[in-house]
Amino acid sequence: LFKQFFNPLNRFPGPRLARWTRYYMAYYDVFKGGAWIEHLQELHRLYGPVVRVAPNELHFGDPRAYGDIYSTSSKFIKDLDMYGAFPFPESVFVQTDPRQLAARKALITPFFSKQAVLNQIEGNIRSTVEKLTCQLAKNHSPGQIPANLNHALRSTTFDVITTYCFATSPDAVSHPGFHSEVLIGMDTALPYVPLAKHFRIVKVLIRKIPDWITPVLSASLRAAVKQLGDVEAMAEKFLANPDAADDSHRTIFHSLWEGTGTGERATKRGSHLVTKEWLADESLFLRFAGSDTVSSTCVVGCRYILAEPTVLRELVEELDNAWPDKNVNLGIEVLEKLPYLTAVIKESLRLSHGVVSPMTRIISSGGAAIAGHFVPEGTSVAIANSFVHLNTDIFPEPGCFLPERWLQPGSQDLEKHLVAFGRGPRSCPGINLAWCEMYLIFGSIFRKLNLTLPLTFVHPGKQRTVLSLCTQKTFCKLAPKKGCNISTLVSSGSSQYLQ
Ligand code: HEM
Repeated sequence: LFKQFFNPLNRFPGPRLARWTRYYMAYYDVFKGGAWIEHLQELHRLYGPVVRVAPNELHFGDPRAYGDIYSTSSKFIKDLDMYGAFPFPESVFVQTDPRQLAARKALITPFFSKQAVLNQIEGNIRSTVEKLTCQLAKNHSPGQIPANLNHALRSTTFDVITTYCFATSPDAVSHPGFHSEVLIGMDTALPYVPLAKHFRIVKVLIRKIPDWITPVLSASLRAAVKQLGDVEAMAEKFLANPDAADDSHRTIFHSLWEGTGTGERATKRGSHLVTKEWLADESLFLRFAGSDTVSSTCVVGCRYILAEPTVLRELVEELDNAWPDKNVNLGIEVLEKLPYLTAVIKESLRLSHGVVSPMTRIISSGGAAIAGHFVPEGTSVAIANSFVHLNTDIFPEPGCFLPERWLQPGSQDLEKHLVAFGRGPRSCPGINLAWCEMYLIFGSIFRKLNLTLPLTFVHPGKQRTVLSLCTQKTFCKLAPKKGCNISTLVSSGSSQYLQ
């Protein structure tokens, strides 16, 4: 109590209850269906550019804070009050020890370099996207069962990441209705993350469900538990014989194993450092990080494109001209040069935000100035991506999908405000893979399928936007909610429409 009275954060405004307990935030995260990020907007309206949102946490609304918190030279570590909620504690994502982090990131980043993506995975992305477009055209015409766009795209990105990282994939994209067991498992598991953020026992229970309980769980919970079992089995199998795979089946496990060792192939040193727990946690995280993010960006983009006839027309025209015969593959190097397609992807990233929850960092020793305010060491600080992406001074008419804003003279200056991949030492190492997937997905869908809208379609700009760390949108909460009418895609021969 004494400490609270003399807490240096008392000079920052905010709701009274939030000064005393994180359960203020928990109420919005858990009991108000993940409405915390929306509530943050309200708090900034009431209290100004800096709000004390928890006993030890400040949230900034001024975009200048972004460069201060997530700068390249930043020594701020991730706040475990938030990141400790994720059930993969050994993964690079949750690392806070700077040496450990640098070592692990150095092993993971080359696996997703531009060269690696172009040489080793472009073909796989192309064939998976091909399966997607064929499935939509063949199995989801009017009169047949409509396909859920969210599931369709997530199946695609899930297959891509698992094939690349683990040389094995569930072929979710070929699953009837795109509703495979693995997606059901992910959808079931993600709502537990905000719960675990505020009630740690939940995280412990998630990873330690005894085998005897499994049979009495619901089918969707069993699917979630099975995911955990699958990654552990994969890690165990690899460690039993790390040299078994030939070079055409190299996985992220090989990169971690060889990189940690000293020789060309696995060494004894590697075997000490590479544990089953690390491999399993890294796999679990990469499966989420590599699939949900890309698909959410594409879903959000598709919704806006289809709601804006001029955008759709311009995009299709550019693709038709650049890709005269849609049955012949178009190289990624050609797609990358298409200005309108590139602008459409940037606008999709802007309106899907990447990670929607505030990415909290702990101020290092000596304190720091954030957006002109001195913040004492040990304080947790953040500015959510949406506060940059929806800032009216940077992006006029922020709620409108305007690819043209990326094509104006001087628009290069805007690039620094596109923060969907984060910034600084903890930014996204999967950016090259993500861009390659987005070019091929947007390019193929709008070149090969003819999407039209049903009468019931609601313009995304007119919908209540839900942003938060909750349900299946841990990474990109702007994607439509389950069952939302505009996430459903129906196709008919050469013509497809959203239901
Ligand atoms: C449109 C797609 C994507 C977006 C917008 C995105 C965004 C982000 C953001 C904002 C972070 C920082 C998270 C934080 O600090 O809390 C992050 C981290 C990360 N992302 Fe991505 N991501 C995307 C795709 C991918 C893909 C395809 C991969 C590949 C597997 C990937 C792998 C990672 C990893 C390993 C980290 C952890 C980095 C660290 O903790 O230092 N991401 N991503």
